[in-house]
Amino acid sequence: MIKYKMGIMGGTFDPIHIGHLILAEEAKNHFGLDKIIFIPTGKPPHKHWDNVADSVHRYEMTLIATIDNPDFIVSSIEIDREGTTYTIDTIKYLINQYNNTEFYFITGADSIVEIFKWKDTEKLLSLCNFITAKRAIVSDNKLEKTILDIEKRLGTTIDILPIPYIDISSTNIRQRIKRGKSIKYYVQDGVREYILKNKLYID
Ligand SMILES: Nc1ncnc2c1ncn2[C@@H]1O[C@H](COP(=O)(O)OP(=O)(O)OP(=O)(O)O)[C@@H](O)[C@H]1O
Ligand SMILES: O=C(O)c1ccc[n+]([C@@H]2O[C@H](COP(=O)([O-])O)[C@@H](O)[C@H]2O)c1
Repeated sequence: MIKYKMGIMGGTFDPIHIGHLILAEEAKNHFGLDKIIFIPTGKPPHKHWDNVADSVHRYEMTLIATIDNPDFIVSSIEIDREGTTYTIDTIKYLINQYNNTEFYFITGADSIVEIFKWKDTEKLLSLCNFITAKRAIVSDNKLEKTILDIEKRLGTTIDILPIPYIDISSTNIRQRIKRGKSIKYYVQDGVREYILKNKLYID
């Protein structure tokens, strides 16, 4: 039976930038994924939520950034969920919703090197494939060590997506806005307009 291949791009998206979009598009092409679901985070365990833009803004910006790509879908499942949001719950939910579907969770290296701190890591990696891209903020050595550790401890492989480093982060974009610098081309035009209109990240 032919399986449907669904990519999942989970992120805080504060704001969503071209790094996220290139990562999702490249993962889709390289692994032959049918669609990518972008899932803005609710309240995952590892961030200080007082410093993060409201979920409605992050969701809206994600919609704006992906609207021109028919293979990109945006889901509000995590921002609608009460309490702390864990990826394991999201994956279990999606498995129930979609029959005959294989899931691929798309990440950057900074997420993978923290994976043993996630909830139910072993179960999560048994339910879902993980794809990662190298990032300048994580040494290749550290990433390779983590992947070897995952293979040794859990018998699972993490696939590295062969794309160039994209040295852009939401942190860097927020800092640029605070300093009055341009973010043109760092984010989609519609996202930039949304940020300006809603006066996000200026203080
Ligand atoms: N430039 C990039 N290259 C590769 N992966 C990326 C890049 N930017 C983000 N990601 C990955 O996308 C996912 C969601 O990232 P997130 O929304 O936290 O963006 P971020 O730029 O890392 O944000 P912040 O700077 O606020 O931590 C994470 O798995 C992250 O590693
Ligand atoms: O489930 C967990 O324990 C968990 C811990 C840390 C991060 N995550 C997920 O990892 C994805 C990337 O997170 P972030 O903070 O880098 O945007 C996002 O979908 C988070 O929900 C998940």
